[in-house]
Amino acid sequence: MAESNKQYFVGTVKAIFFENPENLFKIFTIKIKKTNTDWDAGDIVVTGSFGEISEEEEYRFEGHMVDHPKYGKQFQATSYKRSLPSGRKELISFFSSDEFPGIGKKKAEKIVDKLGNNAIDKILQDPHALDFLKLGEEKTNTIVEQISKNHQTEQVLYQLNNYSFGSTLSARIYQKYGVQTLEKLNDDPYQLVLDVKGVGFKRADELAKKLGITGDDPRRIKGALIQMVSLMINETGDTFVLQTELIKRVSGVLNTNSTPDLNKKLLDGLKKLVNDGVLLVEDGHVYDKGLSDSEWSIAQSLKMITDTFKGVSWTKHQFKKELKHVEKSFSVQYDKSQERAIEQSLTHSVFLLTGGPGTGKTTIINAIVSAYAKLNDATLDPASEDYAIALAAPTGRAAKHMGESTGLPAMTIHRLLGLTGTEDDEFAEPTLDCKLLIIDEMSMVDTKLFRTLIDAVQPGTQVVLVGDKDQLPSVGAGQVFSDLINSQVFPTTILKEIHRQDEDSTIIQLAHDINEGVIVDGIFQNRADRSFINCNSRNVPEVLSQIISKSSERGFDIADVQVLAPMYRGQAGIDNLNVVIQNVVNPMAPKRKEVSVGNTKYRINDKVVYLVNTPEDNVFNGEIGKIVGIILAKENTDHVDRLVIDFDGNEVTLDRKDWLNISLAYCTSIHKAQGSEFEMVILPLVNEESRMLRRNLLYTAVTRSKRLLIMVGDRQAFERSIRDQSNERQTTLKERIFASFKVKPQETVSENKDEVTEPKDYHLTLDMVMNNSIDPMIGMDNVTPYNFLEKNNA
Ligand SMILES: Nc1ncnc2c1ncn2[C@@H]1O[C@H](COP(=O)(O)OP(=O)(O)OP(=O)(O)O)[C@@H](O)[C@H]1O
Repeated sequence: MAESNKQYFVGTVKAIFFENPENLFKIFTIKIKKTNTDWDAGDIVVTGSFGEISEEEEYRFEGHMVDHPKYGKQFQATSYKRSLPSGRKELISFFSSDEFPGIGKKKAEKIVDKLGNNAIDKILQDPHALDFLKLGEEKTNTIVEQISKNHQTEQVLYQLNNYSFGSTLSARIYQKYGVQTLEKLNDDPYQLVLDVKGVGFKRADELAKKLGITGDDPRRIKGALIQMVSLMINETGDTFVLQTELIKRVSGVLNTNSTPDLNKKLLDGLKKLVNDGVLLVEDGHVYDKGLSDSEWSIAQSLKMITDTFKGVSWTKHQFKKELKHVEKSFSVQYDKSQERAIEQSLTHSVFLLTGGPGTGKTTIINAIVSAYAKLNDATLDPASEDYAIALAAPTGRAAKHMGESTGLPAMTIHRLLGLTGTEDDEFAEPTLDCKLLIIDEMSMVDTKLFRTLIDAVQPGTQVVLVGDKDQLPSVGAGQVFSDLINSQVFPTTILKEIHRQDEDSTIIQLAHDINEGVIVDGIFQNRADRSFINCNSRNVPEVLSQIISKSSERGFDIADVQVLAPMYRGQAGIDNLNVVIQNVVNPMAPKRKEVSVGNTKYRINDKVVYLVNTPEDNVFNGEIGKIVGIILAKENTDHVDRLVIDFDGNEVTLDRKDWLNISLAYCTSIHKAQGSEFEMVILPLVNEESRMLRRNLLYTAVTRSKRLLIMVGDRQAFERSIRDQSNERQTTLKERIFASFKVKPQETVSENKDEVTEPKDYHLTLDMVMNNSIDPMIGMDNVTPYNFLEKNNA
């Protein structure tokens, strides 16, 4: 086992004082028997990922000494092996022990005589090695199994380590395949690409090479095809890839130009994957089967919901009357399209509502819920057994907003469905027991999540989907909301009239202009609630530092100030800006606690964002919180570093192993900010990011701002964003809907025609804004963006 230059310890495990079942990480002490290190201070602490480790057993650990800043010297094991009984005497007592009933001293001696001092290894390698004892198949098998059971996990992990998988990946692989791991990897290392998160083609390919699988081996071709489909879908957000493009890119990855008939072999590989139900090929499109199934399933579920809806029991007259009551109770008079939206949502099984900021989507959700309850004599008491309204949104923030505005329980879609975000393909499909389902921020819902949601809806339910179709599409594949709208199969209202005027906001108008592709002169002029600072990417960090320090001098809480950027890399990228801002608002000082993960440092009061979904802690991807406590390992009995984070009143404690689930959040990506709003948004855009700059990106960023917007960067970068419309994603959801509803694209439901309400006094409003001499103090408590920019604005 040992490479002679590796450091090792042989010793008996005394006490295991930390175990994480998720990744098999353990910390324990051993009583040393032998080592090639210069450690002479008695028992040593060993850390690493191990399968079964038993106290009082002897093991050999290989790895290296580390000097932990808090715990001092310890041994980080990269591989380990149970010490096997070696000499003749130990082996005989091992085999004749109670562990192996049926083998007495005599038989044990026979085994050692026949197989020698490495009898155990021989039995592990060849299960027939004990046949000569003629114990009968059953007994022999029991003995072999017993020996294997004790040694397999460590053997597998040891071998995975030899294959250069780190401890986390090794643990994931072992958790997937168990004791069959090595067999599986030998059969087809590329299966890892499909089965284990975090293993891509390149990784599997390195392993394959070690196992002698190279060139145009069909397994290699298969692995490359699967990985490339998933890579291309991730890159584009499309739900399929073009077969020609796929073949071209896979040929490049395989790098086997000399292979004759490579194209044919690739097509054979594709066929095989189709037969195995992994991919699907149709009309020159190659689909991940799960995505293709999702598109079909969405279409069919929507059809089922539509078909099983029995209509309503109330009259138009009753509706009109009820609407008046609702208007009165909310003190609002709905405009024509809003009124129509409310009526349509209540009379149809599936209804879509889209509109830009301030057009009244939330207002309409309130009206729908209220009118629905009255007209259907349904309870609005969530505690009642009969309560049958479900309100949900894709992010925790959006769900919270929905809950606050309706006064009813609202939750994330994951929570509603009881999903953890780590489901595999075989999870039990949820069902939704409600009569009215309203989803907000629908543009963020991707194909797979929507499939799970809509498949869960039971016959007779009314579904209302609300969002802003012009925002960035979902992170995951597809553009469900705009596909549903563009199919024109479902009644839809596009709200265009802007109602939020009470704050003299020019930001909302700006957002609408951007959405129309209008580059108005005023975009770069300073207004009461927004401003623009022209600078290049090199100056962005300095400009931002100034804005941020001025804003905190003026009493702005950093929680209300959000920097949004398109990319992680670069001077004006998210990673750099986070460090820059952290040093301004929360710098290190003597005696302050600080912990680090990789290059990131965390201190109390740091603003952080959560990156995964953990429903059990009620924290979801994208939620922003503040570090309120740092508990160092030396301060607790478990010897684990911990961060305590306050997510809007919900305090969550994260052990060090979970710190990869957060990052600094002074600056976050525009994508991540979808579904959230902030008092002040600072938006740096620079020419270097040209690849990312699209209208829906800028539109999404601008619409995140509730009160103040400071744009920073290259003028051309902003102009370019407004000009460049994003390409639509390639999907076939519309086609699946047409097929399921048996309609042709041109035969769409006629009642949709008058649904698209033209903006009423849209340009008038714009003119008004442009011609008004705006008081820079309006609505801002005497604070304007200028106040933050004295130096740069001079
Ligand atoms: N018909 C109306 N008459 C008067 N005020 C209205 C009307 N409709 C909406 N409003 C008001 O306009 C403002 C924006 O409405 P609402 O919050 O519902 O829009 P929204 O589309 O949900 O916006 P956002 O997406 O930015 O949250 C609110 O203050 C709301 O009370």
